[in-house]
Amino acid sequence: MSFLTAENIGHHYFSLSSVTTALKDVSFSIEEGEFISLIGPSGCGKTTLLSILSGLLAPSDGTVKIDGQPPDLQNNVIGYMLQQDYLFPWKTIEENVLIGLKLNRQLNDDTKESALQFLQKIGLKGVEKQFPRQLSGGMRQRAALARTMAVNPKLLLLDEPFSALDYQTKLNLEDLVFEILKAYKKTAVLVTHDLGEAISMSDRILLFAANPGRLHKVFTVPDELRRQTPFEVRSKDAYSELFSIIWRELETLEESK
Ligand SMILES: Nc1ncnc2c1ncn2[C@@H]1O[C@H](COP(=O)(O)OP(=O)(O)OP(=O)(O)O)[C@@H](O)[C@H]1O
Repeated sequence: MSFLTAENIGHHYFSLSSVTTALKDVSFSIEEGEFISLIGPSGCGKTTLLSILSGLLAPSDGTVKIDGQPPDLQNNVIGYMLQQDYLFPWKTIEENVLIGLKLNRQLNDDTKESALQFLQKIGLKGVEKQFPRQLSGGMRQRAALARTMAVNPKLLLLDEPFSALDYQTKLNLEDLVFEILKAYKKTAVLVTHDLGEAISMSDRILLFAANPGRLHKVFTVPDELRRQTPFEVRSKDAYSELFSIIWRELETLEESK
């Protein structure tokens, strides 16, 4: 059985005067350790789907199973990383990183030690006692990664985590997150508007269409690209070829919106 299965997912948003079908009949599965990107035109339901996968939003139709269970953000199987780092400004970086462990009553000498070692591994040694406002945007996102990883989730849901960063920081952080997730054998689902980011980080790309939001096509990234870091991938011919193919599909979807 796959690590994650989504079967016939549908979702409607209701208001007094209208109904929006954000997702219709979406089915897919993800294997353990896979990196999947969700892309598609604005309004095709990517964020809605991520909320459903996290368990924060119950779908109107269909079922999701993660590691054999319905999704539940409370059970530590799932970690969430967002565009904004949502670090508590009044807490130090160390306190921010340990907060998930504390809330889950898992904070002990061992978990603290490994969380602090992780900070060192991702280049944040020496800032443990500083506050978020003293760090750059890229450093704050690293701290957010450390906080997410501290509770050792099996699945990471990444909602445009690099989109607020300058280009160079973004490329560096893509490489870092990619290497960390591979080293720790995590499964990941990334929502992004950046096609280059999707191709360079993913094993597969799920392309969604809008009105109603639905799964349009699935692209498998060639093996030769998957053995390299996102930065290296961006200079390969196979990357450019896949970029052109998906770009044309995206243009068609934008035109038919
Ligand atoms: N809380 C809500 N209430 C009503 N409609 C909503 C709500 N959230 C999203 N929608 C609608 O559902 C559809 C899908 O929205 P969603 O944000 O999931 O798409 P998206 O692909 O993530 O968009 P974007 O790329 O612009 O972030 C859109 O038509 C949106 O307007």
